[in-house]
Amino acid sequence: MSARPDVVERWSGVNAGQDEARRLRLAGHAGDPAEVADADAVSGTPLKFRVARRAPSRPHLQPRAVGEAVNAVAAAAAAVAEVDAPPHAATHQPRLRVDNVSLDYRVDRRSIRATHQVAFDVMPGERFVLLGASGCGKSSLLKAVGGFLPASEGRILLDGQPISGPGPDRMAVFQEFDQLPPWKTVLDNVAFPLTASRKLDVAGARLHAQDWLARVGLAGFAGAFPHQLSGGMKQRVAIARALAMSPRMLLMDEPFAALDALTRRRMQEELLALWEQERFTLLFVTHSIEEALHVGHRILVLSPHPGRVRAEFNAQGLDGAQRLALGQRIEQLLLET
Ligand SMILES: Nc1ncnc2c1ncn2[C@@H]1O[C@H](COP(=O)(O)OP(=O)(O)OP(=O)(O)O)[C@@H](O)[C@H]1O
Repeated sequence: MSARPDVVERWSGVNAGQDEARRLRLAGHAGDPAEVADADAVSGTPLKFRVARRAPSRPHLQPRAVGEAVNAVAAAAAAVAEVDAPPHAATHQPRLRVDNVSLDYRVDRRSIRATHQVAFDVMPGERFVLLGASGCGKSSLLKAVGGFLPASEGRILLDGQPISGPGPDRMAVFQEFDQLPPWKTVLDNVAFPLTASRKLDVAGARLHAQDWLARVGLAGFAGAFPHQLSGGMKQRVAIARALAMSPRMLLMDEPFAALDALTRRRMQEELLALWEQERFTLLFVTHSIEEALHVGHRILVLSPHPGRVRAEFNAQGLDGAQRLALGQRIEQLLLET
């Protein structure tokens, strides 16, 4: 059985009803006309959220959240630009399923619970954000998905298969600037995983790496060493190194948190531009609400230590006012607990 968050909320823009109905159909739901109509009815309003207490498992696939529907922003405009739907519209199977996962650390014969019965799905091509206060277990979840931390309860499935350890199908980018081996040139840093995983031979890997360096704007730095780069440039190398592997999932743990505000914003834009080209599946950890809203299609809010699912939001298709309101709602949620 999956986790049962105390509160599950779903927000969406004016076209949310159709999205909801489509998601229900794609999720293999029976397609009860009453339920679809219920979902479509939501689309007539500028912005609504629905609250469910003790929602059943897989809350975001539930057809009818129990409880009230509340207008959140009276002034929200009717027209919301059609957004790029992630390619998951074409498939049922989640790329990643985190099913009721609890994570524990053993310290001095004591067990420290990092997350408690967390459940969520990430669809192929989706940008999914884990958001929560410091210590709520975001990084632990990422480590578990990366195969570095076994679940003490629940399952983690990648394309339907339980993960059994780290693999080149999940590449990670961390916050720390020292994630690049300093003795390797920028080119070798990007090429190394390609040869180590036997995806390409040395010549092929170097060509592919050079191509990826060009895509992140570092074509002229192939021969440089990491210590000769700025923080933002190092993160670009780390992103190139990860995406060059065409991973099934890109895992990012606060990748821009150590950058200045301007560079951080630029890097977010660059990441989104790369996503437009590649449509990779992204699991992104942050404690910044603004960043979560900017980067995520969906945002999972975790409660403080040990992390449980607090709420899940669809952040697609929101206009400025709606985005602001959602940010305020998330902030309120994070402060509540
Ligand atoms: N290696 C470890 N050994 C013991 N406990 C750990 C270890 N790593 C994390 N923890 C504990 O697990 C809990 C979750 O930590 P985690 O780093 O996953 O949280 P987080 O949400 O990513 O925090 P932050 O935003 O500050 O990075 C915390 O209580 C932390 O002390």
